Amino acid sequence: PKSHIFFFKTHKTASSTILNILYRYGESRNFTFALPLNKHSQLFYPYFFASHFVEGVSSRSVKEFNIMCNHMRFRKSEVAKVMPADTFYFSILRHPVSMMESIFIYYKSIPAFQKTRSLDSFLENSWRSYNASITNNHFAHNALAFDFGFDNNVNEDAEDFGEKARMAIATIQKEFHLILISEYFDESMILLRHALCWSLEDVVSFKLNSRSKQTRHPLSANTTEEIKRWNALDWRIYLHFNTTFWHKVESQIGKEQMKREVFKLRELQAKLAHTCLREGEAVDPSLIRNVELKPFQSGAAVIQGYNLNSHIDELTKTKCERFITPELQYTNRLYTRQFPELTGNNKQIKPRAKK
Ligand SMILES: Nc1ncnc2c1ncn2[C@@H]1O[C@H](COP(=O)(O)OS(=O)(=O)O)[C@@H](OP(=O)(O)O)[C@H]1O
Repeated sequence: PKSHIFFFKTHKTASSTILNILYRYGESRNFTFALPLNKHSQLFYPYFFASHFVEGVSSRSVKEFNIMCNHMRFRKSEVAKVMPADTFYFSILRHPVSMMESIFIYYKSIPAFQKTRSLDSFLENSWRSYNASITNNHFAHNALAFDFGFDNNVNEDAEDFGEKARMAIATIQKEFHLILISEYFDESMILLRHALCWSLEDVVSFKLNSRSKQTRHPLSANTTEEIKRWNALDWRIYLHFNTTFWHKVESQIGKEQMKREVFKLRELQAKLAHTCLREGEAVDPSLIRNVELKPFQSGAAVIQGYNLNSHIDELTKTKCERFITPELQYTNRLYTRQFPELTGNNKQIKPRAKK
C-alpha cells in the first residue's frame, strides 16, 4: 500500500469526505500529516502554497511526512519540497454547475454574492459587475481553476481561451496521478483504492459537509447554461477529466468489476450506518446532540452532521466517532497528537473559523 499521499483538496467537491478517509487511515497507522502551521485549519488558502506553511518544515522537527490533504492554492514545486519523491498525487472535481450552486450558498457572504438575491441575478450582471480584485471573490469565478493555481479570470470568447484551457488540462494531467469525480463518488473510491493498494474497508465513509435540503436550490436549464459559460475554464477541465476517469475505469478495473465493488462498498456503508448512526443518516445541525461533532456552518448553508447510536460499546463508539468527526475538529486532534509540545494544556483547543 502507498504511504506517501498528497490529496489536493478542492472546494465543495466532497473533499471533506475524502479528507476524513485519509485522516482515519493515517491516524490508525500512526502516519505523520503535513498539517497547517500554528494550528490553522488550512494551508493559508487563498495564498499560493509555500512549503513553510506546514508545521515542522521550518523547524525541521519532522523527518518525513506521509499525508498532506488540507485546503491550499496548489503549487506543485512547493508541495514537492515537503512530500517524498514517490508521493501519489490525486484530487477531485465536481460538475461546475452543481459546484457553483453549492458555492453560492456556502460562500453567500463573499462580496460578489452578498447583495445578490439569487444565482440568476448574479449571473445576469456578472460579466459587467464582477470585481475580481476583491478578496474572496475568486470563489465566484472558475473556482476550480483558481484552486489549481491558474488564472481564473478568463473569458470563453477571448482569443487565447482555448490555449489557456489546454495548458491548464495538460498541467493537471502532468502533475496528478489520478483525478476523481464527485458525481461518481463510489466509483472514485474504487479507483482510488486500487491506485493506493488499499482494501475496500479503507474507503468506506459517510457523506460529510452535506447541505440540508432547505438550502439547496434547483436550477433552470437557462441558469445551467449560463454557469457553463461563466465558468468555461472549469467546464473544460471537468469535461476532460470526466472522460479520462471513465477510460481509467475501463482500462484498470473493467465495468463489471467496478459494479461489483461499488455494490460491496455500498453494502459495507449501509451496515456501518446501521451500527453507528442514531438516525441512520445525516441530520440538521440543530439536531446534533454532541456539540463537539457539529460541523462548521457557513454563509446561507445549513451543513448537516450525525448523531451516534447510544447503545454501542466503547471500541465501536471510537471507530464510529472518527467517521463523523468534522474536518476542523479532526485536524485539531491530529495536530495535538502530532505536536504535543506546541499545544500545552493551558491552550484552549477549539475549532477556528474556516473560511
Ligand atoms: N460521498 C459524497 N458523494 C457526493 N457528494 C458528496 C459526498 N460527500 C460530500 N458531498 C458533497 O460535497 C459538498 C461538500 O464539499 P467539500 O467537503 O469539498 O466542501 S468544503 O470545500 O470542504 O467546504 C457538499 O455538497 P452540497 O451539499 O451540494 O453543498 C456535499 O453534499
